[in-house]
Amino acid sequence: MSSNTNFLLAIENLTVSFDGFKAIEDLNFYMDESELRVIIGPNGAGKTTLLDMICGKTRASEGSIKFRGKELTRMREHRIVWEGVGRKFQTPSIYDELSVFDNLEASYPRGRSVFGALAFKRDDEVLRRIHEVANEIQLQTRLDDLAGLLSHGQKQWLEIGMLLIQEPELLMLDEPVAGMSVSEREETAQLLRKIAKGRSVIVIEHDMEFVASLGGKVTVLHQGKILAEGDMQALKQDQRVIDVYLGH
Ligand SMILES: Nc1ncnc2c1ncn2[C@@H]1O[C@H](COP(=O)(O)OP(=O)(O)OP(=O)(O)O)[C@@H](O)[C@H]1O
Repeated sequence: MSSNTNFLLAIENLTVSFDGFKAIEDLNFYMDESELRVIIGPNGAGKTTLLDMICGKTRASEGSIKFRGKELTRMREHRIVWEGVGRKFQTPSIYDELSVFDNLEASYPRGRSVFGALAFKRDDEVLRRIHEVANEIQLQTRLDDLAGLLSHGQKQWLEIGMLLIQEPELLMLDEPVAGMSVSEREETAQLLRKIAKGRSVIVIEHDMEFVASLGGKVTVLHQGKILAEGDMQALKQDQRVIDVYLGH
């Protein structure tokens, strides 16, 4: 077993059993800083379960998940968020009846500076950060609008913004472009490539055109194990990947 701590994320010999069924089995997975990684694979391959385990929602039966050298497998979910791991689920969890600004403000991590004397400075910092993130997710002109009025794609971006405002070092997204229009997909690919310049991003995705447009390294999961890893061009030629996934 390697104990390399240079990786941002090092997962080793990870296994989880549900009543004897191994959804993830003896899995090794490594990620560098500022890496954009896509996970693909057939239904039931274990993709969502893997993200659930990284964020502490599902507990490992065996193995290790090290983030910046710290073991996550026994850490509580909110501590894992604190350590810098952000997760976006498939269904948006924004507040439709609040403005875009208020949604972003509500996600700003509080309690980092606890001194009253710093309150004014902190408010300034919150404002600065909200505008910076709104710019990044292209909602800078929609800050005063109710989130419920946004398009489906914009709601997904707002939710990404609500994670970005917490400055995670690892951002995990489960099928971020499901239900989006073609132009929204293209814009999301651009957004994710930009985001991954300063932090690492894991994306689970079934839309192969979108995966190719992201341009990152791709991991193929199959029956709880890694079947192949590489760029999309190489994987398209890999007969094992064609047999279990791409050929279907
Ligand atoms: N809490 C659970 N209890 C029992 N079985 C589970 C649980 N969570 C996941 N599984 C099973 O583990 C397997 C992997 O599921 P998972 O959702 O991780 O697959 P996936 O690759 O994300 O699939 P999809 O592409 O359909 O979302 C499936 O067979 C699923 O039924």
